[in-house]
Amino acid sequence: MSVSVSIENVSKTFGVPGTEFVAIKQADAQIQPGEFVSILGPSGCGKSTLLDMVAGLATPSRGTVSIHGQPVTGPDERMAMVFQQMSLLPWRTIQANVEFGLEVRGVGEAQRRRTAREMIDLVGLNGFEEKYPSQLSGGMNQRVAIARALALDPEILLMDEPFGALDEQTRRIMGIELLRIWDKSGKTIVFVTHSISEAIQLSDRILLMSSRPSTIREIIDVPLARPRSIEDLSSETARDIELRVWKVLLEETGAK
Ligand SMILES: Nc1ncnc2c1ncn2[C@@H]1O[C@H](COP(=O)(O)OP(=O)(O)OP(=O)(O)O)[C@@H](O)[C@H]1O
Repeated sequence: MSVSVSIENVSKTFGVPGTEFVAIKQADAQIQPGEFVSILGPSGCGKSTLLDMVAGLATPSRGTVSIHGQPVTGPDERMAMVFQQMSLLPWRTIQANVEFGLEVRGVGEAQRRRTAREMIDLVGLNGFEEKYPSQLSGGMNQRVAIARALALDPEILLMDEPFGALDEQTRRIMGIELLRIWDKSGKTIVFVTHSISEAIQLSDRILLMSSRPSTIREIIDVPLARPRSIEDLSSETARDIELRVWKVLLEETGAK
C-alpha cells in the first residue's frame, strides 16, 4: 500500500536572520492510507506548525512533506482542515455553511444541496439544516465544521484540536462520533491534540513530539481493538501508553 502522508527530514524556522528561531528541528513520519494518527507533544512544540505543513498552509524550511509521493506545495483538494475555533459563517444557516466549500469549488446547486444533506446526516444533525450557528451548542457547531470539511470529500482530514474548546463529556462523545464517521468514510485522519486520553481513544498511532526545537521523539502504537469501549480505555494497555507518554512529556518540559 502506498504511503499517504510522508514527512521527511522536515524542519521549520520562523523569523528573519538574526532573530530567527527553530520551531521544528527534525520531523520524520509516514502515515498510511486510512490511518488515524494523532500528534501530541508539549505546549508550543510545533504540533500545529507540523499540521500546517502537511496542509500546505506553511512551507518547511528544510525537507519535504509529500502526499502519495508528490510534494505538497500549497493547499490541495485531497486535504481538508478542521480547526478548534469555530470557523462557521454566523450569517449562514447550517445547510449553507456545509455547502460553502462546494460553492467555492463551483459545484452546482442541486449537487451541493444533496452532498450537504448527506454530510449533515452523517454527523447526526438532521433537522438542524435551517438553524444558524448561534442556535447550536459548541459540540454541534464542531459537527457542522466536520460536515463542511467532509463535504469536500478529502482523502485526508486534518484536525487541529477540533474538540479543544469542548467540555470533557462532549469531547469524549465527539470522539466516538468521529470514529464512527472515520470507520464509515475510510479517510486518513491526522489529529492534533493536547489530550493524552483523547489520543489513546482515537488513534492507531501517536506521533509524540519533543519540546522546541522539536523532533518526533517517539511513534507509539495504540494496539487496542476497535471499537474501543470505556473498559478498553482504562485497561492496562491504555494505562501503560498513558504512563509512557506522561513520562516523555514531563521529561521534555523538565517537570519530572
Ligand atoms: N507564523 C509564525 N511566526 C512566528 N512564530 C510562530 C508562527 N507560528 C508558530 N510560531 C511559533 O512556533 C512554535 C510552535 O508553534 P505551534 O503553534 O505550532 O505549537 P503547538 O505545539 O501547536 O502549540 P500549542 O501547544 O500551544 O497548541 C511556537 O513557539 C510559536 O510561537
